[in-house]
Amino acid sequence: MSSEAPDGWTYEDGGKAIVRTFKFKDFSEAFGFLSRVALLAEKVDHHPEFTSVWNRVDFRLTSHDAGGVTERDIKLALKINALAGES
Ligand SMILES: C[C@H](O)[C@H](O)[C@H]1CNC2=NC(N)=NC(=O)C2=N1
Repeated sequence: MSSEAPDGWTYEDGGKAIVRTFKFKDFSEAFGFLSRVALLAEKVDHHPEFTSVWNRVDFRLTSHDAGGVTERDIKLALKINALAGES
């Protein structure tokens, strides 16, 4: 059984990943946010899967080596929330 996901994130694939969608005013805001997440991902050497359509960014976090969600995914999700202006 998976533990509770960070605010706004939900488990999918039977607990193998956590996902969250962020929406912004426009493409520029969405892409700026995505760029900040990319720099953060490089810094912590943990990289989200993502898709983006105009003002929307969808993230999926999983640890490939572990084949599921680990502490690294939970920590990155919390940092992404913080970048989005959440505590
Ligand atoms: C060697 C390096 O730590 C690994 O390849 C990292 C890189 N980024 C990663 N990102 C994610 N999301 N999952 C991983 O398992 C992962 N592994």
